[in-house]
Amino acid sequence: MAVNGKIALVTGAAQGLGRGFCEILLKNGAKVALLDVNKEVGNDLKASLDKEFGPDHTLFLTCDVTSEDQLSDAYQKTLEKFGKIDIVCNNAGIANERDWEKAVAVNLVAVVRSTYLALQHMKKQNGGQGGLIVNIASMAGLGPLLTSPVYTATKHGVVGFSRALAEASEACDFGVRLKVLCPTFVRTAIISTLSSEEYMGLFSCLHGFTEQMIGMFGMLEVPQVAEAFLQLVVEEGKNGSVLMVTPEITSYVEFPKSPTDVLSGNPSPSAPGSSPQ
Ligand SMILES: NC(=O)c1ccc[n+]([C@@H]2O[C@H](COP(=O)([O-])OP(=O)(O)OC[C@H]3O[C@@H](n4cnc5c(N)ncnc54)[C@H](O)[C@@H]3O)[C@@H](O)[C@H]2O)c1
Ligand SMILES: CCCCC[C@H](O)CC\C=C/C=C/C=C/[C@@H](O)[C@@H](O)CCCC(=O)O
Repeated sequence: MAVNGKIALVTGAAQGLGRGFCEILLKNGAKVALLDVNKEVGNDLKASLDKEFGPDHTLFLTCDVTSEDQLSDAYQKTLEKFGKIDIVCNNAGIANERDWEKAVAVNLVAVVRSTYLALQHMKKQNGGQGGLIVNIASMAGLGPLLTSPVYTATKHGVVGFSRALAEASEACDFGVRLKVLCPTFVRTAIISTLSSEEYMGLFSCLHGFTEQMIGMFGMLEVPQVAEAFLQLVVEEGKNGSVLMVTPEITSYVEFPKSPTDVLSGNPSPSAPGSSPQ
């Protein structure tokens, strides 16, 4: 999808990866609705972007994505301001193994809710022009991050949900594509939670493993991930694709065609009478 002239909505836009995604979209000619729960940082970003891109290219909306009303209202205000939404990036996310229900609410429930709101406004059956939804997962959406079991669950959920909905959208001819971004560690504020007792709960004793994992999988800078995000946005087709980003390589993930393809080489026979006729 060409970015120039498009309207994007980004959650968790005030800092970190969300800010990087907004800036690269603006540099490529899009207008962006910036949604974030952090009003102060969000307003500071809006002021900074106004200086660089002009006041009419962005709209900052204070929005807690875990609030159905606030999220729905933010979509409505975006449509009132810009008239349409072509691209949605569900980026807002946290790490909190102590308050794991909050992590599930932000990282998964809100991503599902925002994806469905995007679909409601984009799909052709509702008079929409179609569009693209990019959900931000993580490498922890492709394999277990032992320090963060619930974070891992939410990111696996984002990958699975997005891939299934991409197939459903194609089958229903909604005209909406879905893609997933899976970066390894990125130098943002969330990294500090990895060694914080307050957030890591039961697993703060494992912070030594975090250093090992960072050593194993690398640490990216926000602009590197923003470039990968732009690649996902501009590449036509590839509905349901999952892009992994590491310091060494940015590559699409190949999933097995069927879950049974992952069976080990010597599966035990099924219980008697249970094998398919
Ligand atoms: N930093 C990494 O190592 C890394 C790697 C892979 C994936 N990710 C994912 O990237 C996304 C962005 O993370 P980041 O590293 O930029 O973190 P960050 O903490 O720097 O930024 C997260 C942003 O989301 C906002 N946010 C948090 N809860 C919110 C809520 N309820 N409603 C609205 N906004 C909310 C925060 O205010 C903040 O601006 C997350 O989904 C994260 O899981 C991060
Ligand atoms: C938890 C909050 C901090 C954000 C974390 C980011 O989302 C980035 C996660 C980055 C990497 C995750 C790697 C997961 C690896 C596991 O799947 C496993 O493969 C590691 C096995 C290591 C080994 O070979 O021993």
